[in-house]
Amino acid sequence: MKSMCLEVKKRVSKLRQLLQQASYAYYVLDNPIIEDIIYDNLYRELQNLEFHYPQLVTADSPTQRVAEKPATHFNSIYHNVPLYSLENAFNIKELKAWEERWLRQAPESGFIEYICELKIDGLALALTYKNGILVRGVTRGDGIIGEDITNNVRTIRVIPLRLNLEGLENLEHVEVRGEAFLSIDVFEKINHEREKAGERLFANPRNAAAGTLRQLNPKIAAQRKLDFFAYTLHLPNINEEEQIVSNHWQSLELLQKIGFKVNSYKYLCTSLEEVINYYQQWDTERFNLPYMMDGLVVKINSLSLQKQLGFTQKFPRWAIALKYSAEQTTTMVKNITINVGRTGAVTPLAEMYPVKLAGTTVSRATLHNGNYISQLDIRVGDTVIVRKAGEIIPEVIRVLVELRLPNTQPFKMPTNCPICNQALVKLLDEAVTRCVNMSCPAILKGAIEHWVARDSLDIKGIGGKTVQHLVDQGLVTSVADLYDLTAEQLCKLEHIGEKLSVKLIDSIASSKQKSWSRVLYGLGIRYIGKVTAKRLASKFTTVEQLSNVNIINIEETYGVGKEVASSINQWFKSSKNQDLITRLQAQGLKFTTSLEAKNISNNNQKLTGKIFVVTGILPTLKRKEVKELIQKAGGKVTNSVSKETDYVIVGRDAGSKLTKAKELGTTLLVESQLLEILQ
Ligand SMILES: NC(=O)c1ccc[n+]([C@@H]2O[C@H](COP(=O)([O-])OP(=O)(O)OC[C@H]3O[C@@H](n4cnc5c(N)ncnc54)[C@H](O)[C@@H]3O)[C@@H](O)[C@H]2O)c1
Ligand SMILES: [Zn+2]
Repeated sequence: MKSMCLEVKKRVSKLRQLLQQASYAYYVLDNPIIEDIIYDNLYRELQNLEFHYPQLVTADSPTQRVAEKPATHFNSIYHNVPLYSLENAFNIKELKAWEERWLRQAPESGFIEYICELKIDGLALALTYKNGILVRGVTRGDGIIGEDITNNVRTIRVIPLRLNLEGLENLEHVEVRGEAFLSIDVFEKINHEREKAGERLFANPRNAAAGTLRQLNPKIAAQRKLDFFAYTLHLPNINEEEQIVSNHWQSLELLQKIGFKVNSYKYLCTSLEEVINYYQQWDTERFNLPYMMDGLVVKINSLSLQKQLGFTQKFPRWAIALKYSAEQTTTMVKNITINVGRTGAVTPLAEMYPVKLAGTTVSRATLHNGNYISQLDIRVGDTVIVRKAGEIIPEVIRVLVELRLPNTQPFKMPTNCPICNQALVKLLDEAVTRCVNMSCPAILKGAIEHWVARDSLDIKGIGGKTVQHLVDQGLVTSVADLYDLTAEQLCKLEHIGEKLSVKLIDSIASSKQKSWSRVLYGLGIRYIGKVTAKRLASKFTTVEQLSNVNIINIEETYGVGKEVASSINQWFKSSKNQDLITRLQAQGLKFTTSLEAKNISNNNQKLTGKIFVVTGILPTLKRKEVKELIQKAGGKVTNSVSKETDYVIVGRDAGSKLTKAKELGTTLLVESQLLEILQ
């Protein structure tokens, strides 16, 4: 047995406490206090700790039982056959491990067939039929004892009160298990009505279904259109059950024949590969279903193999719930650090224990700003929920205060810049704290890294390390200093030999050929991204034009909003920035658009005869603006994608048009590519 520190013991007891509370709220009150995926995560953590420290396992641990004991207002009923839970797999690796595990137990099983079913997010019911008549409907309860909700079950229209046993009269006793659920539509309607009546809202369709079934008044249950899919058939009085059904697929067919609704997306697979394909297919398609599903249930088809494998204390060994990876997870904050960006913005970051999140491993998450931290009261040592949506950097969205250890302290944002030690500033209308010391090494480094980056002046060979050395040694205090550097100076820096230093000087010099729009982007003026820089540079062909222009004129440029306009205005007001421009001009950098680089508004006819479709939300251009741009250049914009379409311009949340374009193999462009073509 491993020796165990007090920390582990405390953690286990905290986890158990929270899981018990959550489980009670979920099963008994139908009013969950944490998200399912967070529950699953913490449950896994507890399971893991108990595995490594078996002396900590207690009989009442949530890992040791199927569910909470049911509430008391219905009669308790012992199940004829226990209702087990399902083991979870959260990814393909875990699915494969499951297959290996059961194969070890039944190595000679030969040809394998799996049945995949959708894991509908509802609640399990056990139905008993005697001589074809529904006599009992019971909730799963804790798996051994459930609640008798027969009266409510009778109100579910898709559950037959009498089975169709024609030719099957020997099936005197039939036990059916399946999932009762509410469609998303009905769920929303119920919540809408509850809201109007000032009642508590249900957290999700599952909880609404559970709440409905455990209503004492069957009339109310009847009003709510509960639905039901059957998935298991037991024939307790038939000794040779296999003679009627020998595999799960046949059970499902028989269930259908005797009058049940069986989900039509059941799927027979002859290898794990096929299961994996089916799983991946549903990863996106599941959102089109009218009801919620949170994974697949994979079952071994052969009933005799099922029998051979049997059950653990909680699960059948022959089935597994294969769930979809979530965009949220839990982890612990090791430290809170502060990053100073090139705009001086100070961003607190949570350094966390690495966790898998939406397919990648993350160990840092943004905490946005000081207000955010104090609102959520995020502390070092806390267990937190992190979320990653799309491509956004992960963020901490909540603290599980219940798991907090004593002696933690609220986090205090520093009052001084951690890099240059000057006092930080918080402007009234901003949540962000900033270092406003323009010679702060952090800001300077950021500014130089941005200047040399590929999309800016593209100075090859100067990376983060070199920039760091240049700033630390005081060789560079502004981007203009780069152009005064000599090979001798560079040579003296760590990692840079004679050859490399000559090369670097060359690449610095050749950056003088880069266009005005790149220079403008490279200056790193707030809100000026690549696309905006291009647009501005083509409208204002000299820096003088841009710096003298008033806000309204800037705003007339496509896709340039108020924020950009006032940011430009501010920037050019600073005499320090004016000096920088004078110096860079003297050094030979381009601050005008050359004649060859014609601008967008030049009415070139590059797109003559080309047919475009635009779909989704573009980063800067409005629909009308893209259309105008394309038409000015001789192109045509139509509404639907066909074989005639030459290009589809794709933005965020693009839908069916994008799908169609992919099918047809039409060339896809994003906004910046279109603008590039037009330049
Ligand atoms: N949010 C919370 O606080 C909280 C608390 C406790 C439990 N939970 C959730 O409940 C889950 C544990 O509940 P569980 O024990 O019911 O396990 P489960 O939901 O992971 O899997 C078992 C259940 O799947 C259902 N199911 C759906 N389709 C099925 C099919 N085709 N074949 C067989 N079964 C099918 C059945 O109802 C069955 O009982 C956890 O994973 C967690 O997400 C959440
Ligand atoms: Zn600073």
